Amino acid sequence: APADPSFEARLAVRSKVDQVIAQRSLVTDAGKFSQKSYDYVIVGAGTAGLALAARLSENGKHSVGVLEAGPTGFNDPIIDIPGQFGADLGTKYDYNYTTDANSQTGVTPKGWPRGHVVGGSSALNFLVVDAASEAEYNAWEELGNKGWNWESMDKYMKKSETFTTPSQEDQGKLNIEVNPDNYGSNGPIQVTFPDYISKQVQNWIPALESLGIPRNNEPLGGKNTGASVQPSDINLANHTRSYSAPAYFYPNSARNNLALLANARVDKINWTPLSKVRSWLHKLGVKQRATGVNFTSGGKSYTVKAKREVIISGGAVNSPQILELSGVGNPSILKQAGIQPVIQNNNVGENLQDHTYSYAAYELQPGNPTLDSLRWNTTFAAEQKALYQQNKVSILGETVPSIAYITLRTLLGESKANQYVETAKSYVQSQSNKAYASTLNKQLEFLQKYPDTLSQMELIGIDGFFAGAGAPENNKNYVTFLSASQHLLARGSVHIKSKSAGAAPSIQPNYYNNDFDLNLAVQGLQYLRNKVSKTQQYSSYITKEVVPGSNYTTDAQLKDFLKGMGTTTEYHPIGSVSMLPQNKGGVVDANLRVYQTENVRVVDASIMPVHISAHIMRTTYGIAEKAADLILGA
Ligand SMILES: Cc1cc2nc3c(=O)[nH]c(=O)nc-3n(C[C@H](O)[C@H](O)[C@H](O)COP(=O)(O)OP(=O)(O)OC[C@H]3O[C@@H](n4cnc5c(N)ncnc54)[C@H](O)[C@@H]3O)c2cc1C
Repeated sequence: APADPSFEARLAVRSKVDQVIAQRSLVTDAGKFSQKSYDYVIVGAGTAGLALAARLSENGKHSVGVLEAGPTGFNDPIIDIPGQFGADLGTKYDYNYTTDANSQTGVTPKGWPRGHVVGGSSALNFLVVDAASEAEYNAWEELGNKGWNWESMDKYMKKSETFTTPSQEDQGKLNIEVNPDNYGSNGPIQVTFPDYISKQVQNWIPALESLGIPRNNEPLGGKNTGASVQPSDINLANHTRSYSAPAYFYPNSARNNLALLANARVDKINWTPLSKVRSWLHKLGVKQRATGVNFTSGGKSYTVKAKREVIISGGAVNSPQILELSGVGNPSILKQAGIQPVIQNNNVGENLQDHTYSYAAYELQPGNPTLDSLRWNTTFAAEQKALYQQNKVSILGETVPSIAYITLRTLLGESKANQYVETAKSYVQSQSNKAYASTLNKQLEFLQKYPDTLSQMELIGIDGFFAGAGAPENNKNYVTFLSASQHLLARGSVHIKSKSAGAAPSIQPNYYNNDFDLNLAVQGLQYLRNKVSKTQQYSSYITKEVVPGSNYTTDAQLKDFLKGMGTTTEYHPIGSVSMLPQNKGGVVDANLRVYQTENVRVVDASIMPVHISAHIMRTTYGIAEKAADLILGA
């Protein structure tokens, strides 16, 4: 979408004030930034990085310097306008990563967008705010991470947000009764329900109820199974995206003890000069100490010092990359890239987990506007833009609220679900020699212990053509249904291929390397086609299926579809710097400290040891909020 000058004009009042404030902490001179030393140097001004920076600098006692590889996206409409979600993919704000092809599974390379901007992936994402079930957070504690449980994560997720309850009228249209106790009331991220409520959204809960999926009014209350609509991170004051930059950074940027340098890529952590001696002595408990980091800005190299700690918040792809570039990882991978090992830990970059989704897209009868209409109906687009500019209800305020989490039993019926559990069991057993085997056992426990309460599949409804295959036609509107597997058994990896921080690492998610994952994805897609789209609520205005379409009918054909165009990442990579005991696949301990270091932590989505059935931004804010307390308490 092109930049929208009138939108910028509408924000001009806010921007003048904020820009003046922002200038104080937003450093543009890399030389000046590097001359100072900071108590905490944070690598990555993303979702977690900015939340952490705001909290660590809050009491005024500590100096915090943040380095961000990407530019600022301040006031850019393609980030700020909720209904433009997805428009910033493939732009300068996106790393545009691609996964490696997989000759064993036949799965083709997939695009892996990641935020390369102040705000990180919270600036790029689809604004869904949600949470997994209690048992999934408790699993982190049960895997050896004391204090990482539902109770604590619920507290910290709430700390990150302020919820605005929708009007009774909107709750009626959405078919929900909101319980504000499920949300925070005093945090920086503004959370509410989008006030543009389409026909597809109004139909969502009744349609799924007609399929026997019970309605869940409190999906963020620790039990997320059921049909629900979910809130988004929207600031209703101006209907803009409330992501980590406007929520955690700009309002705090007048702080003298907080500095952020954008367009500055960290190349590696620097260790004390005696790092070699320390690494010989590590068996005696001697640890490595970071002195700061090297970074590149405007083509020049700089060094900045950290007095207390270096904290890596580069996200699930770049955090393991930065560790490896700094000599932390599997020595054979490091040496191949020309990096001298400093700390041996073969778990770095392993245990990578993701969610995948597939899609079924349907053409609608004329007269049902969706986000597609903005593309081809200039009258509608102008009308909606005018409404948006007046801060009124507009399709430009629409996001993705139609979400349901379902169990294997709901998806497949009890007896087929039991067969799937057996398939999962034999695969998990075959992986018992893997470092992260305990996380796979935890997933098996999810299936066996919570067959009726722990979600395995997410269903999503979106207004518009959002399939990764095929293309929308002009003058047509669509709805797209997505089915997203939440607990893949596949484990992938992220590793450096080069000693240059600018080179993309190798990403291999190993999608569909086992029957459970592939068959489940087929069943998810069939459920959208045979059940969701056939409900009276949707079939009454759907004219035809356009994706996958009539060439893909049998399960075998759908497997081909899924291995090719039919699968997309749900953009939720985790686990590549897992918080686990080291002998169970861990890179960081329960204080998020990198093993064998005194003062290096990782704080971002990469530390989640086993996946959750949720979009992960809110959980990532929760991790950062908790980390701030751990660090300040240390
Ligand atoms: C397209 C898309 C849609 C999504 N939709 C949703 C959604 O609707 N709801 C939801 O809950 N989640 C969603 N997610 C997932 C969620 O947004 C991310 O998983 C989460 O924000 C990750 O947070 P993070 O702090 O781990 O990493 P990020 O927010 O990605 O932050 C990492 C930051 O570190 C910086 N960095 C990396 N390497 C370096 C370096 N060497 N030097 C300096 N800086 C560096 C990056 O540029 C980036 O700014 C989506 C993600 C994407 C990409």
